[in-house]
Order: sequence, then structure tokens, then C-alpha cells
Amino acid sequence: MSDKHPAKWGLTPQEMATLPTVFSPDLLSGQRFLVTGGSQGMGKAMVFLLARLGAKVMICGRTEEKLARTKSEVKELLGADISYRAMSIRDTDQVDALLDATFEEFGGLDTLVNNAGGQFPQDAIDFTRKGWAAVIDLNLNGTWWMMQGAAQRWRDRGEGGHIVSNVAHVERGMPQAAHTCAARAGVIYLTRTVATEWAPLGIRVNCVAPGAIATEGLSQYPPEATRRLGNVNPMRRMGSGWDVAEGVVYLSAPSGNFITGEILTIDGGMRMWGTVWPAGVPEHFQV
Ligand SMILES: CCC/C=C/C(=O)SCCNC(=O)CCNC(=O)[C@H](O)C(C)(C)COP(=O)([O-])OP(=O)([O-])OC[C@H]1O[C@@H](n2cnc3c(N)ncnc32)[C@H](O)[C@@H]1OP(=O)([O-])[O-]
Ligand SMILES: NC(=O)C1=CN([C@@H]2O[C@H](COP(=O)(O)OP(=O)(O)OC[C@H]3O[C@@H](n4cnc5c(N)ncnc54)[C@H](OP(=O)(O)O)[C@@H]3O)[C@@H](O)[C@H]2O)C=CC1
Repeated sequence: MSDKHPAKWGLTPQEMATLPTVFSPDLLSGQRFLVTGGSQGMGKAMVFLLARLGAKVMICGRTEEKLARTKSEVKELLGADISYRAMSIRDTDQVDALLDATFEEFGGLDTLVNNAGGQFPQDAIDFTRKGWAAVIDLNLNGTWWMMQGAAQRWRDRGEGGHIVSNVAHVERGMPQAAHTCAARAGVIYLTRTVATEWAPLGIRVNCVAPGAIATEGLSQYPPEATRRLGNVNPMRRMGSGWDVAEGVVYLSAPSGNFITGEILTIDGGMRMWGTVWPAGVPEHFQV
């Protein structure tokens, strides 16, 4: 298990179109979703599942080509139309434009999924200021601009909504990813805070916290690190984007109506046992 290293990470569109789901096909009929980073990885699995359950979906990402490909795959395999907009969540003007376009096209929004994010593996002691700022800006600031912008629009329209942010399992820290650990901890505590502030507005706010999940995003990690990823939790296998997508649906559908301020951990038990070491295990920790 531990030395599994596929040539290509992630689920195929055909798998996402046919994987079994516990949810009924019309569960999200008429529900409107915005998924940031919906063009690959976990975000794309969410898009396929949401579309299969009848939701209207808007996605965004920086690369138009990947967004257009996802749209055409969803159309071809599911017969569903999704919308997209190329943008960066780090740019506040682009965040406003995306939210305005989504509310206008769909006549409102029911769930915002903050999934876009990422980082590079490095020892914290070597972070440059630019590298630190990039990871904080993407994962903490970008996520916050999306959260606040959606909540302001819901408040102004007198409507409620739901926010679910894809963070990471960070309870025991994240060696070689301290920047993203700090940013994700920030999102978790923003979630726990505004879940109370925004409850009177009818806005629920939650997170999903994945462990090691097989997605295209892992291709930017060194093989000596990714080879170990199937061995960093008690189940001794990686999760898939589908596992996380089903968690997002559980929180967003009526099953989540009384859930707010929650962090749903989807990690095969990694919070109890296993360490990722995304840049490779340092000599001191080798056993
Ligand atoms: C933890 C394991 C489990 C998790 C797995 C996943 O999340 S899988 C999902 C994984 N998916 C993703 O992560 C997807 C999204 N991630 C990204 O787009 C990038 O990782 C980003 C967040 C750094 C933004 O990048 P950008 O270019 O748009 O941003 P920018 O131009 O503002 O700042 C760039 C600066 O960042 C620095 N720097 C960058 N790389 C390295 C490095 N290898 N080494 C060292 N430093 C590095 C460097 O300072 C660089 O400046 P320079 O030296 O060029 O002047
Ligand atoms: N895979 C894993 O094991 C784990 C992943 N995570 C986190 O979960 C989330 C999803 O992970 P995963 O599916 O693996 O990631 P991927 O790298 O496969 O996908 C990331 C998505 O986010 C988009 N994106 C990146 N930067 C921006 C930006 N500035 N603005 C808008 N969109 C952006 C990407 O598109 P584009 O590049 O075109 O912008 C892409 O669609 C990320 O936050 C990740 O860090 C957390 C724990 C574990």
C-alpha cells in the first residue's frame, strides 16, 4: 500500500459520473452552488456529485482551459449545464465580480463551497516572505473574501445561506506545511466565530477537513513524499475526492440543517495516527 504511486492522480470524469452515492438523485434539485477550484481534484468531484443530484453549479479557477474542459465533461457525461468564470480568489475585485455574476445568473445562491487552495511543501525556517504571503493570501484571505462577500449579499437580500470551506486536518500541526496550517487554522476559527455572528442571518458555516486525498494536485509533490501518502492514517490508504464531495453534500443538504460551526474531518483517522511529511521524512524522524 505504502509504495503506491499512480502515473496520474485523481478520479476520471467517467468514474465521477458513475461512482455510487448514498444520496437520492433529486436531493439538491433547484439548489444553487458556487464551488471555488471546481476544475480539478476534490472540487471537480463535488461538481459532478452536485450536478448528479440536480443542483445548479458555478465553478471558478485561474485556468480557463480546465474550467471549460470540466463544463464540457459534465455536459457530455451527465447532460447537465454548469457555469464557470476564470478568476483568482486572491483578487477582491474578481471575487466581487464572481459573486455578483453568480447571484445574478442563478437569482441567488444557496451554498458557497470554498475549495480553492493549496501550498508548496517546505521547512518553515526556510519560508521566504513572498512564499509565506502567497499561501496566506490564497488560503486565508481568499477564502475570507469569498465568505464575507457571500454573507453580505445574503444579508442585503434578506436571505440565508450555507458556507462550507475545504481546509485540512491540522489538529497536530502540519510539518513542512506550516504556512497552510496557519491559514487553515484561521479559516477554522473564522468558521467557529461567524457561525455564531451569522446565525441570526440564517447563514450556516462549516468546514470539511481532509487528510491525504488522491487528486491531481498531488502531482506537484515529490514522489518520495507522495509514495508514502497511502500510509499516513490507520486505514493505510488514501481517500478520494468522492469521499470529500459526499461530506460536502451531507452538510449542505437538509441533513445539515442543524449543523453549524462544525469541522467534518474526512481523513481515515489521520488525526490520531500518521504524519504526511510532504517534502519527505527528515532523518531525525526516520525509524
Ligand atoms: C500537505 C499535504 C496535503 C495537502 C495536499 C494538497 O493541498 S494538494 C493541492 C495542491 N494544490 C495547490 O497547491 C494549488 C494551488 N497552489 C499554488 O498556486 C501555489 O502553491 C501558491 C499557493 C504558492 C501560489 O503560487 P503563485 O505562483 O500563484 O503565487 P505568487 O506568485 O504570489 O507566489 C509565488 C511564491 O511562492 C513561493 N513558492 C512557490 N512554490 C514554491 C516551492 N515549491 N518552494 C518554495 N517556495 C515556493 C515562492 O516564494 C514564489 O515566488 P518566486 O520564488 O516565484 O518569486
Ligand atoms: N489533496 C489533498 O490530500 C489535500 C488537499 N487539501 C486542500 O483541499 C483543497 C482541494 O485540494 P485538491 O483537490 O487536492 O487541489 P487541486 O490542486 O487538485 O485543485 C485546486 C483547485 O483550486 C483552483 N485554484 C488554485 N488557486 C486558485 C485561486 N487563486 N483562485 C481560484 N482558484 C484557484 C485550481 O485551479 P487553477 O489552478 O486553474 O486556479 C484547482 O481547480 C485545497 O485547498 C487543498 O489544499 C487539504 C488536505 C489534503
